[in-house]
Amino acid sequence: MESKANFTTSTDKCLLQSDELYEAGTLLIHSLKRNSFMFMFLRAVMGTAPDAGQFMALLLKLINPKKTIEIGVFTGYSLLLTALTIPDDGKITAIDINRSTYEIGLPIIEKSGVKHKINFIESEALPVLDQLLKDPANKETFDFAFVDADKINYANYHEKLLELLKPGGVVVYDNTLWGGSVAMPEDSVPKFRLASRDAAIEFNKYLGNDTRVQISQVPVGDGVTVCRRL
Ligand SMILES: C[S@@+](CC[C@H](N)C(=O)[O-])C[C@H]1O[C@@H](n2cnc3c(N)ncnc32)[C@H](O)[C@@H]1O
Ligand SMILES: O=c1cc(-c2ccc(O)cc2)oc2c(O)c(O)ccc12
Repeated sequence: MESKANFTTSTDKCLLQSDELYEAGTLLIHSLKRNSFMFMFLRAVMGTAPDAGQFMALLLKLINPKKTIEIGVFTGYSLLLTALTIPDDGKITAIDINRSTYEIGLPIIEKSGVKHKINFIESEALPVLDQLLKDPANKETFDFAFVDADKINYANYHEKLLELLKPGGVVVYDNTLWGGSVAMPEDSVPKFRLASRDAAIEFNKYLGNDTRVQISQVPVGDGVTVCRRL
């Protein structure tokens, strides 16, 4: 099989580098097709990969979180997936700098009957996390967080999320393998991808040395790292 950096289109960013391997290896087809149209629409450009979404839905069912936070909403693929998976009285604080992309997916969220679980905040994420932390009632209350935004801030998000998460709470980071580029020589990575690739390498080292969490880097989608707060 040809080895290539997976930078061709936004929809084939999975690390399994052929369709056959992706389908055979992950036995995805049946469970993904059940909801494919709705989710394909929302995933459009930057959405989390379907196998990573499937993995996250499984994690969410296992954790059954009531209080969650998402950083990086885009058109709402992972947001809808979370909203559909958590219990009916579960809540998601969803943060993105751009409300207009959230509004593209909003009609589907509304049709799915899960809008009541979502508090969308249009903002840079860091000030929102700081604001939440100003209220002691928010500290150590979140069960789950998903981070899928600007890669250069992942370590900053991690520090604040650890204060917001309960002991035993889980944070999932998307794109921690960044198309496989974290293991590639710098000169084979397209220039526009370098900053995020370097940030992912630094972040992975930083998480690997963080004794406050138990981690597992899972090679689904673009690489997701699951951290459980100790
Ligand atoms: C990869 S997309 C999120 C995809 C989404 N999780 C999904 O599955 O469809 C990244 C999003 O992060 C948002 N973003 C980037 N930097 C941000 C920041 N500093 N604070 C909040 N949102 C940010 C972008 O506007 C974009 O919508
Ligand atoms: O193509 C992208 C770009 C991003 C990205 C890059 C830089 C930022 O400050 C925010 C977002 O994120 C992506 C992503 O998370 C994904 O799953 C696929 C593609 C992209």
